[in-house]
Amino acid sequence: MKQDELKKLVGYKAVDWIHDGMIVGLGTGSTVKYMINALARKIKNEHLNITGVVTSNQTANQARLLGIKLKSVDAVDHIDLTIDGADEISSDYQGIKGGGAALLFEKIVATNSKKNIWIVDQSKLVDQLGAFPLPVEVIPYGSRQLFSSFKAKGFHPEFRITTMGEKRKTDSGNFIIDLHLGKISKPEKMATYLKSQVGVVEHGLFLNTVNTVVAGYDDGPRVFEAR
Ligand SMILES: O=C(CO)[C@H](O)[C@H](O)COP(=O)(O)O
Repeated sequence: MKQDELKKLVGYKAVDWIHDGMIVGLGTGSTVKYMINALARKIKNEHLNITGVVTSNQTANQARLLGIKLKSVDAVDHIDLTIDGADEISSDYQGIKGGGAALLFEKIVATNSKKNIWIVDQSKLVDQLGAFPLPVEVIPYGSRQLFSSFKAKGFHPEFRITTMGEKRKTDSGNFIIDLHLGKISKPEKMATYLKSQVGVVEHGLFLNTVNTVVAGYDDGPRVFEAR
């Protein structure tokens, strides 16, 4: 199966975890898009009362068009479940996210969720994190200084650039610097370092976050429980 078909497979499967009355965090990305389509159908067919909490303008636009009721993360007292994609998941269930530049809101919603499910095609499952460039969201002011210090550390930074040749802006108006690390042998240490840098808003290491991974294989979706 092609990668996109595997994404569709897990996107459709993921709505099995969504039940009437739930407040559901809606992630961002091409895999999540399929899940949101399936969720809209499920709400309609089964007359469910579901509230979505979005992680990006992109997801908000899609969900609104499909008639899914939405609330801000600040307008709910809990989130039952968040379903999101991921860029890499290691064998010990740590993740890199932010390929779609939505890492900040994704982390806020994930952190406030009782349960997190990640939906991926099998190519995202890796032994060790780091082949995928690690996204770091930074405040524009001083971002060149941060870039230089990442470069000096040998992190091979790259500002994320749009197709128009401009620096990519997140929904919060920040820039993304992608770090080409190759491998991250100590993700906790890296996360602590990045968090301590003035001007770093958030990074794409999602550690001890996911509970359930639904991965798409040619013979169907497989479910892995992290803990
Ligand atoms: O973290 C993300 C967005 O910031 C996405 O979940 C991640 O990039 C996976 O995207 P896709 O499902 O398109 O492969």
